[in-house]
Amino acid sequence: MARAAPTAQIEQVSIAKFRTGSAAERDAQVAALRRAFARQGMVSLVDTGVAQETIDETIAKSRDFFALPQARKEHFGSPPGYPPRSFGAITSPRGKHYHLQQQDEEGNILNEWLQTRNTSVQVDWSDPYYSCPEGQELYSSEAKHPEQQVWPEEVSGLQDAIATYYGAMEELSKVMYELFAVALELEPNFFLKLAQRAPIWPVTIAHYPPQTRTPSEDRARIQPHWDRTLFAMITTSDVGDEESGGGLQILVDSETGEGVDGRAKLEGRSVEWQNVVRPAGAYVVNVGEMMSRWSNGRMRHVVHRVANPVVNHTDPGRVSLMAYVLTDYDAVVECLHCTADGSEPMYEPTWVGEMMNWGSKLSIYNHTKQEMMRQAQGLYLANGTQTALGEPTDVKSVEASMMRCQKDDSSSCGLTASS
Ligand SMILES: O=C(O)CCC(=O)C(=O)O
Ligand SMILES: [Fe+2]
Repeated sequence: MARAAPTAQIEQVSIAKFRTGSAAERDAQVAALRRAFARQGMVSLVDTGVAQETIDETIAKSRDFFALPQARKEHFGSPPGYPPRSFGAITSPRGKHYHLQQQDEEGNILNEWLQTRNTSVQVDWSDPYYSCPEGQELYSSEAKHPEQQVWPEEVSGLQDAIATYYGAMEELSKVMYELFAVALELEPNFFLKLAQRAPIWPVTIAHYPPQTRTPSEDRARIQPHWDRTLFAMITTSDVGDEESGGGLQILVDSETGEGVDGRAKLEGRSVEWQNVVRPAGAYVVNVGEMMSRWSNGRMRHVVHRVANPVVNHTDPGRVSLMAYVLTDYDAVVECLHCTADGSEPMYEPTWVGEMMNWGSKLSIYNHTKQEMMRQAQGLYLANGTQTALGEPTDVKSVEASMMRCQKDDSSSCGLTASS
């Protein structure tokens, strides 16, 4: 797995310059963000104002949590009966849950998650936004799930560290909402106005242990995918993941550096995985499909993965802190500029809650159908193996078989879903 991959050229955006720089500096950050997301789908974010101690403390406490015995971690798993939603399951506004994400064929853990949503925003459970059936599926109340308020006493300070980190991400997300809105030539508070309630989005803490054997080809720390969210802000324990081969990579056209998916190979383009090298203290930000939909492709989501590292590499395993930012669940997601400029919408209108729903009417976000859609996009083969990115993938025929599948009992499709 540890072939040396080239390093991606990623634009840098300074939050300090956007917030307090001169007009020219502010414009330059907006232009860099717009250019990067039109072309490739990722930026690195510097001068964020997030204290390094806050990041370090969250990573240290998370490592202590992931070092607990497996049975103890699973004690904090999601109880049965949770609505099937993205991010594994729904977490109460000050809760968390553990999720075993990927193992090798011998049962060694490749990727495990602690999902957290530790916000201080108060939830008024009598407000229909929270109490209506849709709301109940995206917010689980403390009364219904008191176990989510119980944190492992062996890891003292975990809850506080995560609450502080979550607060820092809520603050940073507000600046990012504005930066994206300005880059899309919208009112600066366009996204912020749509994010007034207790957030439904998690900070997902991923742990990728060091590996002592090479997993089979079809298993990686995380397989090729793109995120469905508005945007993700990620920082990790390790700068220099490229040395272990076990860090974040994006899929690009090797000649132009443009972000692509598995279909590019079919168009005769040469594609390659490139390492994302994050400057110390920086974040990487990628947009998810929600932003592609809202911007009608002006900002594009990028296909990415975390490959397996060199066996017995000396790093202590990778921890990544991923804030998967969304707006409130009731926000409508549709092309923002199509009426004004007459361009053709690329996607059907939807809403945020629907995109987070594993039973979604949108095929790609339906648990049963997602694997088929990924195959159609050249990301997986039928057996779940990662494609060689040269495999002929007939998108139309996969879509047609999905239509057939939809008419039948979906359980007969026999596909297992991934993350
Ligand atoms: O750990 C990382 O750097 C990214 C993982 C990722 O892309 C995901 O879990 O969505
Ligand atoms: Fe991702």
